[in-house]
Amino acid sequence: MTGDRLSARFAGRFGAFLLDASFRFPKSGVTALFGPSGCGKTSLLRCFAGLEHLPDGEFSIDGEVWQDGSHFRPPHRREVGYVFQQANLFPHLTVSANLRYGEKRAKRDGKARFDELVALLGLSALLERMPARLSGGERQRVAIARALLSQPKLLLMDEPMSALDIHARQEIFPYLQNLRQSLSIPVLYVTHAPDEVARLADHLAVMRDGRVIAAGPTAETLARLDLPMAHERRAGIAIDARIADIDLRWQLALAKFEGGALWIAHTGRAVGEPVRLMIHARDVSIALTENLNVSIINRVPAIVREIARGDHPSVMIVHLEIGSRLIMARVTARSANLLSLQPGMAVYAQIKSVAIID
Ligand SMILES: Nc1ncnc2c1ncn2[C@@H]1O[C@H](COP(=O)(O)OP(=O)(O)OP(=O)(O)O)[C@@H](O)[C@H]1O
Repeated sequence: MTGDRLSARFAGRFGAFLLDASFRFPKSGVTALFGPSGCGKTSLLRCFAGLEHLPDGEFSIDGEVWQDGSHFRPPHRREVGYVFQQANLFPHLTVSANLRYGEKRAKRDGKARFDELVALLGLSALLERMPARLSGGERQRVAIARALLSQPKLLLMDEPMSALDIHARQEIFPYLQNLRQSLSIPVLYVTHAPDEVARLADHLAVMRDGRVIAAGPTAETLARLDLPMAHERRAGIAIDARIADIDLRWQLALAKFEGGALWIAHTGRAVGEPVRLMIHARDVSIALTENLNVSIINRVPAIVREIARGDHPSVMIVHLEIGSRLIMARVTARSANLLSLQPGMAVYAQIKSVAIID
């Protein structure tokens, strides 16, 4: 463990499957563990919780050794919160009693946090309900609050949205985004949904075949052309910006970041408020000069940084630098050739659509 990072390593076999995962992640904020089905994400979480004991492992947190060559702290002695795909609430207890159960597990006095977490996860109107009368999204919000009331040093979330339908997912996102901003502990969040990574994760660890093949800040890691995510159809990059100006006549807001700015739809945010944007590679095209005869309003000067083959021979993925940020453009190999795109070239990025994700 050094500075503001934690480091973890777990290696060993689960039957025929070999886990050999080693990575570092920030002491606070959400780290997404992202990878295809069967790559070992759940097995890795279970190692953190102490539910699996691989012979070769090292993890310490807050001055406590949870595992090393000579120690193994059993699960009940690890202050860890675990949220599963399905909220496993006690069916015979009200929401309030389920939450109080979590609170009782806290080693420190958790009373102060009850009201705060109930407010943060929007549970005040649900406290007297039985779990059977909650929607899937509401159940998950209760499960998250219950896990946090035990005052964990580490929160593990295993695909908490995967059992929810699209409406419930949309409903729960804002709560998770609020949580992300207010938690001071590390969260390991397992997912194979790229939109969850872009919306919720500050940090990203990419898994393949039992190994962590890359780990780093989300935007940088999502953009890495040597990793498969950059080549997916839905590939995109999230940018944290702040509202700098509002054009009431056209109902637009100018979102500024270091060295650049983009117009987005005005959604009521005031000047100075933060906003997280998503730019999909498929919505970005490249022009050699500023083209004033197009309907696209975001035409911004950019520098070509890197060009790589896409997931099909007809496609190229181009990294463009706008100010201090990288975005990706998905263009045809033919256009890349026609425009003679080369690293270092000054071009214009034409961004057809910018999604507001937080
Ligand atoms: N106790 C076990 N004994 C044998 N094999 C196991 C055991 N636990 C996990 N595995 C295998 O290890 C591999 C990784 O499983 P794991 O559930 O960790 O993957 P995952 O990335 O979480 O997948 P998913 O996204 O589908 O949940 C799988 O092939 C699984 O069958």
